[in-house]
Amino acid sequence: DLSFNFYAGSCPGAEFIVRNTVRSASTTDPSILGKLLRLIFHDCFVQGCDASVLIRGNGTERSDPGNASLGGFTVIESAKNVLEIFCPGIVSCADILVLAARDAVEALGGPVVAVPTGRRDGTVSLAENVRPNIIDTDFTVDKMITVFSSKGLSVQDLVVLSGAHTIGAAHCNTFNSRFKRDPNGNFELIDASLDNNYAQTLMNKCSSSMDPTTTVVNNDPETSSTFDNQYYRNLQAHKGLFQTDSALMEDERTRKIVEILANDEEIFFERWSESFVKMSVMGVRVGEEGEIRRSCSFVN
Ligand code: HEM
Ligand SMILES: [Ca+2]
Ligand SMILES: [Ca+2]
Repeated sequence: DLSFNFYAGSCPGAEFIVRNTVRSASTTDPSILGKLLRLIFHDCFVQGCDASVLIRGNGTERSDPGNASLGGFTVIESAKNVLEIFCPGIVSCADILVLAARDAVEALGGPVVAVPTGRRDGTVSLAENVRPNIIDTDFTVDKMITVFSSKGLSVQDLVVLSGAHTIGAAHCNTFNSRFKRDPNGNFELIDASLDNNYAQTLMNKCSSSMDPTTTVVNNDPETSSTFDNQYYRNLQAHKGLFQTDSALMEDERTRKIVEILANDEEIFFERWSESFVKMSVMGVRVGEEGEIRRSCSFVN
């Protein structure tokens, strides 16, 4: 089973080594922190938190277009390399992923979350499992709730975990259908749930001369490098970047929770810790199940 400090006897430095690897990678490339947090969402929602998202090769999750903009793989791999020197064959890639996401939040001023460890690595990774399990930006609140509840996650978990969008960045093609430039070159708002001025700013940042699949914009226009509750205040100001962010304000069930989190960062941090742990233990393999991968990119 999972337990807190699972590696205390077998690899006492495990959590420290992951934390150090995340810290030093982020000093050279701060954008790594958002990528590490997103990675755990895409791992845990597809086949549980089993590091299936890391496997390279034809037809794996990583090869699916829905996962094309994921990053942070090299950080996980380099933590693994250090761990294989100190404790060969002991620490799973699934645990490294969870620990790295936890550490990314802490590095940006968010809560320090104690997470249980002892996950084993899965041996299956299929591209076809990505799209049915990952939420797309055109989903309704109903559809999001359905996906979350199929994973044992509540409406509150949906709103709280969406708070991850308080950090990081997104490519223009994930939100630029919410506005457009008319034939005269003038701005036109398509999605009325988006603030007009904010939408114009976004349109200018995503100008047609730039490739929408490479240009990125901050998820949180106010404090993109701080893990805080600003995301919820942005939602109240109609500055949610994705349609799915704005949608949380349109539905009574989710709006009530947004209001609470927008008003009190301490409550957000407490709820975040609970929801993050809940997500991080979804569908885990334990005991003799799965394996401890030698390289996070390939099954043994
Ligand atoms: C609820 C449904 C969700 C939707 C529709 C969604 C959608 C997206 C999209 C489209 C992006 C931009 C990707 C890109 O263009 O590179 C993004 C970024 C991000 N998402 Fe989500 N997401 C959701 C939930 C979550 C959850 C649960 C987490 C983690 C707990 C998360 C963490 C992140 C982070 C940290 C980024 C920034 C990545 C970076 O900086 O590279 N998201 N999300
Ligand atoms: Ca997985
Ligand atoms: Ca923020």
